[in-house]
Amino acid sequence: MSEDWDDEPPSLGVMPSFSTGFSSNGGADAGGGGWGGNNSSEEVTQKFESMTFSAKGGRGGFGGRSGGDEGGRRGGGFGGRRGGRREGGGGFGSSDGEGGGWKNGGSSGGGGFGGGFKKFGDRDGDEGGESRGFGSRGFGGGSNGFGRDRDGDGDSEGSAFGRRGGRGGGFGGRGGRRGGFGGQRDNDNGEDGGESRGGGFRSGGGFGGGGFRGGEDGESRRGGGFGGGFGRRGGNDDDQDGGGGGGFGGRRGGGFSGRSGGGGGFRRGDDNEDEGGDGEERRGGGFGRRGGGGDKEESGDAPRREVYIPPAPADDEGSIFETINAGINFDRYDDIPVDVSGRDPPGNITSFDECGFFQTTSENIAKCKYTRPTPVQKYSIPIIMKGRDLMACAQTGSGKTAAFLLPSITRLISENIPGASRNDTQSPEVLIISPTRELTLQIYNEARKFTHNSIYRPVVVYGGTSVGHQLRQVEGGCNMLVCTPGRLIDFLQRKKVLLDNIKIFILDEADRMLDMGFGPEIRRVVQDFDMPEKGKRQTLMFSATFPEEIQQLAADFLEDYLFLTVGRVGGATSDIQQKVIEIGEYERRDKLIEILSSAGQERVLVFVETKRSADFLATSLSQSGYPATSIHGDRFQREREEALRDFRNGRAPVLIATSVAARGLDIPEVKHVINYDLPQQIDEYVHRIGRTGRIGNKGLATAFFQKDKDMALARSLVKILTDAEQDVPDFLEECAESAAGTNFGPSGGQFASRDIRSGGRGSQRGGRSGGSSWGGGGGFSDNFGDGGASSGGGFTSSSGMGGGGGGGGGGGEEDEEW
Ligand SMILES: Nc1ncnc2c1ncn2[C@@H]1O[C@H](COP(=O)(O)OP(=O)(O)OP(=O)(O)O)[C@@H](O)[C@H]1O
Repeated sequence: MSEDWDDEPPSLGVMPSFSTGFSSNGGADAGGGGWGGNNSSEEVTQKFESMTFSAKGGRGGFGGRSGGDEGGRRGGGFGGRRGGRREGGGGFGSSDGEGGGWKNGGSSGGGGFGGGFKKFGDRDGDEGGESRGFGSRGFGGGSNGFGRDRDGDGDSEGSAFGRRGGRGGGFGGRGGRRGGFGGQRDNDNGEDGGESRGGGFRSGGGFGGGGFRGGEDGESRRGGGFGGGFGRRGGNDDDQDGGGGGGFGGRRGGGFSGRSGGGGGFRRGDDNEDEGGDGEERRGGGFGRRGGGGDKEESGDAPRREVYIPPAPADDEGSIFETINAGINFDRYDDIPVDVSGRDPPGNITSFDECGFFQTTSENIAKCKYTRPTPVQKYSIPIIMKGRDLMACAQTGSGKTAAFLLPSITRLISENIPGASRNDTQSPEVLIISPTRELTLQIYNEARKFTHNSIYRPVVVYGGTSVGHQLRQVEGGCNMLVCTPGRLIDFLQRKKVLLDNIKIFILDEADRMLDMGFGPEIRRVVQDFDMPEKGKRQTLMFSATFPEEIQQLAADFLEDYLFLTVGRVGGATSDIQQKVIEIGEYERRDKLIEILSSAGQERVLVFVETKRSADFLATSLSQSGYPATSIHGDRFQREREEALRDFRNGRAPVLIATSVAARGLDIPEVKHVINYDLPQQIDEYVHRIGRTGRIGNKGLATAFFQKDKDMALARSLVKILTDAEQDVPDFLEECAESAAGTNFGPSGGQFASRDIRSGGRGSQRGGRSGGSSWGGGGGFSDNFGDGGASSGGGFTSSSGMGGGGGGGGGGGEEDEEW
């Protein structure tokens, strides 16, 4: 393998079926190439007309693009990846399998050693598209896969070659905790095993990290071996993003080629910025590119890159203090059961006046028009002001951001912390990390509200934007750094930001931040950059969902913490009316149009699985007279922010999104959330629908349920609906019943209903309805899945704790690229 391949693309050749051309893609929307190529030869010409092996041409890499069906799921090639930026991955040799390539092929396909491989499995592959193969979900991907363990002993660790969801994971099953093939725990990097949980071929990254050989040091945890992942790295990115990293050569680890830094490998390591991590700065090269230096390198194959300097935030008070007005059900918040567990919790407050806030803070709260605290604020504020560590779970849209910002700022004031001054290096007191760029930006804007007229300066840094610009912002002075992990690590490595002065460390969407996608990165931030250890800093974690497995991980970062639950952990708010419609794949567009035509100018947020279908649907709706835009990980950051702006201001009242927009975003007047494609995990569903029905406003959520692909979600959907006092349609009950005792039941512990330190199930919270017939009493789910034999897929932790196998990437292959 030559490092020069970037520059000297191998010649192309179109081969019949199954193999099309050696190489990669032409960039933007052109298909990727691929050794394994395309099985839809009539499309080959179009797809491969402008390829170069990798670097220059674009993203491809070894291969595979999609065969060209809408989702781009078929076909495949050696490397998949985004062939065309949006397509599904290829597959090692996928034939007609809907699996993907090694890497999650951009949006849909998902990687996989091969959709083809799945054929070896004993399953018929009817879920191919979702499950991906070697890449996104494990060697055999998802529930298909090379030997997937079909007969239900999924509980067992390390079973099949690639089964998804299980703990074992075999070759890398997603969700797998150990995984076969050298799961990290068993290899020479054993001591890191704990973090890498995802064994198999790799936790984050597929073939690599933890995989074959595991990394040898902290840095290579994810890389190592065969690569930072045959496929995507971290999987992370919730963003979900295409996951950078990795590739045959791995981004961080050694591997086939990539060396520690740069990306390298089959697939570039770009993009994942958020979420992903080091993202764009580390684009790796092509097949054998050495990566080398890594971080800032945006080596040859970075076709779609632009230097984006985000607009300066508005400075007038009207804009700064813009917020969603509390809705008519705001008062009902007081009826929601609250529980605090842990040693010696302080009492709650009932009004902001009792908080002991300083005058500027109180004035800022008044400017936000907050009249009284929400339940999560009533309990969190005194806990945080007392200096305690906290893990807090409260429903979407219930004011968690202010719950951690207000007391944090108050701590700064009360400890007489000086305002930061200009300096090349900054040592902030507060560090807030969140999984997506847009959410990070939003938290920053909230921080601007509450620090307004104070001496404290919040700064935001996130991927997809000009590094130089953000460095200048940091240098201007930084008390509170709000960031995505990748860009943070970049700044830490440059020593522009030091963590030795951190007093408060906050993870928003903490369950996402600690899963396999981001977990290693967060651990690195905490361990490798002189952050005061737990006990000497205050650590706060917030989310609406908190699977037990993640709680276990979280405990590593917390000292004598309190666990706060408001409502059911992982539950949906009853302010959202939820409908589930049984529908066929090809009826969905008409149904969507029908819904949109009665929605008028109301804002409707539509979730789809793949980046490609997001663009496709947005274009097609716009052409049909419904102005729509899209947001997903393959769009430039400028485009992503523009899309959100257009959606917010109503220029495009329909936003088609992948899961990148699932968490945290607080957009006024979103009346309706439609799951055009349902996610594979129920936590993801809860976050998605939580974009509506915020802060006491009513919302509507409609799910398009396709029996042929969504059965795995049936039981947990029933549970969520029941707990939120929603009607459960008969067909869904039936699906749930028929899923009982199969691999499609949720695995135990996915829905935490309690503080894992407490003994009983369901804790003291009583919850609302005591659980459905599926779930048993109080506990949201412990019961629910416990018995089930299987852990089948779909219900693994919200983001693929186990990291995906071969390429999949832990964090979550569930949507576009995980
Ligand atoms: N006490 C309050 N009174 C009125 N509005 C509030 C109050 N606290 C927060 N809000 C508003 O409620 C909205 C939702 O808050 P926030 O985004 O923090 O919710 P969240 O719980 O973090 O949601 P998610 O789980 O989706 O991230 C915001 O627009 C915020 O300004």
